[in-house]
Amino acid sequence: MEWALSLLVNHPKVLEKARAELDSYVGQDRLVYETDIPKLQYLQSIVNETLRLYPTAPLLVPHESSDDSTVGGFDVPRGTMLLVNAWAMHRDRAVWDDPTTFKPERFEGRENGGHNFVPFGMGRRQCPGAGLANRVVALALAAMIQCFDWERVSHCPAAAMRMLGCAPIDEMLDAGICVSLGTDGAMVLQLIKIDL
Ligand code: HEM
Repeated sequence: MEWALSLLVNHPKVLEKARAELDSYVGQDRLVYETDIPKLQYLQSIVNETLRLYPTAPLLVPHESSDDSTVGGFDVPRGTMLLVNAWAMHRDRAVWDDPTTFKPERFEGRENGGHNFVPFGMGRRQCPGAGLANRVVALALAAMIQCFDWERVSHCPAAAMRMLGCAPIDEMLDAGICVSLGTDGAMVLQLIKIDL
């Protein structure tokens, strides 16, 4: 959700297109429902493209081979710890055109990215919560796009945050999101200006 919002505020045209899709399928007289989600293809492409660029588990979770095997010419003995580098697969130039660019359109017309798109893993041990996760993320994102005007703040009021006892994490500033750790250790997300 954080990365999706960060990408949207940094790509206002994509945000505009997502809002236009919501306006056309849902309108402005009611809140978006879960039943609307399958119709909102562009929104789903945004969720997929966010998971491609910023997979929640970049190396998935470690697996262990249950038998001796050969993978891509390498002998892998039984009991080897195996890590799948989803991050690298999602940014492979041989597979993705202009891989570091946020382009939800690349997912249009295809359910998923095939074997090179594995944010939830693959096969028997793939994430059983993928359906739920996709629906919840898409619905929450849709409601936030529908209900608020989001825009990037170019400067985080770091001084004000320091006065409040917060220490800003500078590298997040470029992403358009100010994250700080409160005195109690809780993460305070100082997301973006909201115009009601
Ligand atoms: C965006 C949200 C989520 C992402 C990106 C995600 C990603 C993953 C990944 C990468 C794995 C490891 C797959 C593998 O072994 O290669 C996994 C496993 C798992 N996930 Fe998720 N997940 C998400 C949400 C959820 C939700 C909402 C649930 C439950 C309601 C869930 C339940 C599980 C369980 C139980 C496993 C272990 C499956 C097994 O080892 O057999 N996940 N998830």
